[in-house]
Amino acid sequence: MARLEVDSLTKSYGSVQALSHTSFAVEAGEVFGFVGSNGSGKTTTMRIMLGVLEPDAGEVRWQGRPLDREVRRRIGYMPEERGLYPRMKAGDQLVYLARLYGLDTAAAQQAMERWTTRLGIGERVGDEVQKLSLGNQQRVQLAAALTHSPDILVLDEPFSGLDPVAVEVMSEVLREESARGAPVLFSSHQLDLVERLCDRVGIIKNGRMVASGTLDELRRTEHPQWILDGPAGTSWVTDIEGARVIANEGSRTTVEVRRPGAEQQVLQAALALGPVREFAPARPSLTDLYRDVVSSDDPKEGER
Ligand SMILES: Nc1ncnc2c1ncn2[C@@H]1O[C@H](COP(=O)(O)OP(=O)(O)OP(=O)(O)O)[C@@H](O)[C@H]1O
Repeated sequence: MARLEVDSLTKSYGSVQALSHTSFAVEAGEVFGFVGSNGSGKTTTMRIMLGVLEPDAGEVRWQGRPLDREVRRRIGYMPEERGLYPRMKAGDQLVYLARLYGLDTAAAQQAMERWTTRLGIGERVGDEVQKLSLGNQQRVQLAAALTHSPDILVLDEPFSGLDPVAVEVMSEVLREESARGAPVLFSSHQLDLVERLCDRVGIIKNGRMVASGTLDELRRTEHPQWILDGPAGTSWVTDIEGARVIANEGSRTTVEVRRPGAEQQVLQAALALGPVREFAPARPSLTDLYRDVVSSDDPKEGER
């Protein structure tokens, strides 16, 4: 089956436990957002996928088989430390890298032209990489990950430092690559972008995958929240069992419901005091979910 599986990866650097039984899977044709605080283990996971690092335990599989050199050659990788030669012209560099991946000169040239045009840097291929802006260097780096039409894409913070137009282009390209059938895995701290772009999200904390799934699946693991626009303040909620105020601003109150039916009591209590202008379930954003998961002392260890 065409899926990229990370199975119970464990890795220490000396006394630092970077990964601890980290598991998740990215299906072919899916965009997967890999999020977590600084130092939570994202880059370590990706480096293990690429074979740059050896895990202490666990493995990564593609189509059910452990990744070997051949499969790794079919990965398009954008490393966090951008690995371009500063004095080489962008176009020459892309052709050179594509040839390392096995394309002949004509195909490499064609792929370079196609991707630099697509990524909006067609005019800059004659410039030395060091003379490009950081954002344009990043576009070159993405082009380098794409020229050999990879089967799998693994991108370490591809969006950091990009302007809004470049973010849009990069997002479209990732969507197109997944539609072509590649699993696309990328890390990012831009949670609004991850929410918009990804089919599924994995949240890693201290080297453990603490939540993964579609946004709706992640929301289902939470206690439902309701927003009510009615009485001012929060004192009218305090006596309702299974209802807890988590935010209040003037007449707008967000209530977390820990007992089914408690939301109806919240509504009745509000109506008893006056008009209710709005009463609706809240849909927490990825930022809200992330905050809850990452600040929780009780990670759902090993959850997939
Ligand atoms: N070469 C190394 N030697 C020692 N410790 C390391 C090394 N590389 C990473 N670490 C440690 O391993 C842990 C995981 O780091 P990693 O770079 O994988 O995190 P990350 O999630 O990619 O972080 P960021 O979001 O900041 O890029 C951190 O505690 C980090 O300090």
